[in-house]
Amino acid sequence: MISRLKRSVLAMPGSNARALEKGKTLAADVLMFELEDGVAESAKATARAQVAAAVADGGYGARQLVVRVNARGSEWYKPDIAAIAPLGPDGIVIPKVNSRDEILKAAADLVAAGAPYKTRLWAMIETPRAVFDIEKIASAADDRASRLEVLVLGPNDIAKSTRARLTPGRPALLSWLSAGVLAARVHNIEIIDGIYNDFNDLDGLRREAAQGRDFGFDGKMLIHPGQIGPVNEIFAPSAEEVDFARRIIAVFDEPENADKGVVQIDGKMVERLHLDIARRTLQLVEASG
Ligand SMILES: CC(C)(COP(=O)(O)OP(=O)(O)OC[C@H]1O[C@@H](n2cnc3c(N)ncnc32)[C@H](O)[C@@H]1OP(=O)(O)O)[C@@H](O)C(=O)NCCC(=O)NCCSC(=O)C[C@H](O)C(=O)O
Ligand SMILES: [Mg+2]
Repeated sequence: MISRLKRSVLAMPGSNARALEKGKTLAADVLMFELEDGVAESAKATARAQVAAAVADGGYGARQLVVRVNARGSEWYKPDIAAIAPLGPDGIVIPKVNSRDEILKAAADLVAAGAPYKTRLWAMIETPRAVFDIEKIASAADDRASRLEVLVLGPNDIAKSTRARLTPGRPALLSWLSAGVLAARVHNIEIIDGIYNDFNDLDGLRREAAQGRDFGFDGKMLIHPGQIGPVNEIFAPSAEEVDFARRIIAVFDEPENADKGVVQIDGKMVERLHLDIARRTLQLVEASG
């Protein structure tokens, strides 16, 4: 089964009241209220109060609401968790996670703060240690108490801390991207690709989003409303993919193929594993309306 779609995860600084309001009208699958690096130190308290009010008041319809708190160990983490966790957002995003143990401690922090069970943990992978140990971090999800549901890549922090450059096609990041997808699949959680900074360059965004989709990511983190439409489209199956999926299902439904493990459609070999993929394609279509 497909859990709720996370094609587009839009960050909005908690200090920007206009953005928080605008989120109610935007077609992002997930709104990520930002308290960390997108908020100046002098605005941390205001941002926390505005985000708490937004989560408590609601009005965001079916959009999933997650809150990125400040890093564990920072002076703002505890007040962030105390203010946000009891309100029961869909997720709390922990930035700059370095270990599995940190996830388990953050989950215990949520319980201590009175977060309802539905509030899941998202972990940002954005340090050299996290990139290196991504499978160990993802393995926290094997412990249900961890609440770990999603990994999110943070390319800006990765670039800062590794000195890698974010160039077109992301050659410096490719092995890290695929390691992340493998870790997520091994531990049955979702993984979201990182942001594309040049928000006016929609062609570049499309290329990078398609690359992330083709690597197996479940969606992309965004910074600007203009990025939502292209990314929702790229992470939804194309009309051709949907048509082919329907044909695969129809062919395997035919009585003469009931005992066949493999058939051909348009000169392509199709096995029953492709039937599973086809069913998932249609579930994605249904989930995206
Ligand atoms: C990047 C921005 C600062 C640009 O803002 P602005 O100059 O206001 O852009 P526009 O004039 O084009 O905005 C047009 C309207 O859209 C609204 N808007 C803009 N951005 C958002 C948003 N993110 N959410 C909701 N609404 C938004 C503007 O208010 C305008 O509205 P209106 O006046 O009604 O027409 C800005 O886009 C921005 O702040 N983006 C998010 C930045 C952020 O949250 N950063 C932290 C997350 S990034 C990250 O996680 C990096 C990661 O950790 C890593 O290491 O890689
Ligand atoms: Mg970051």
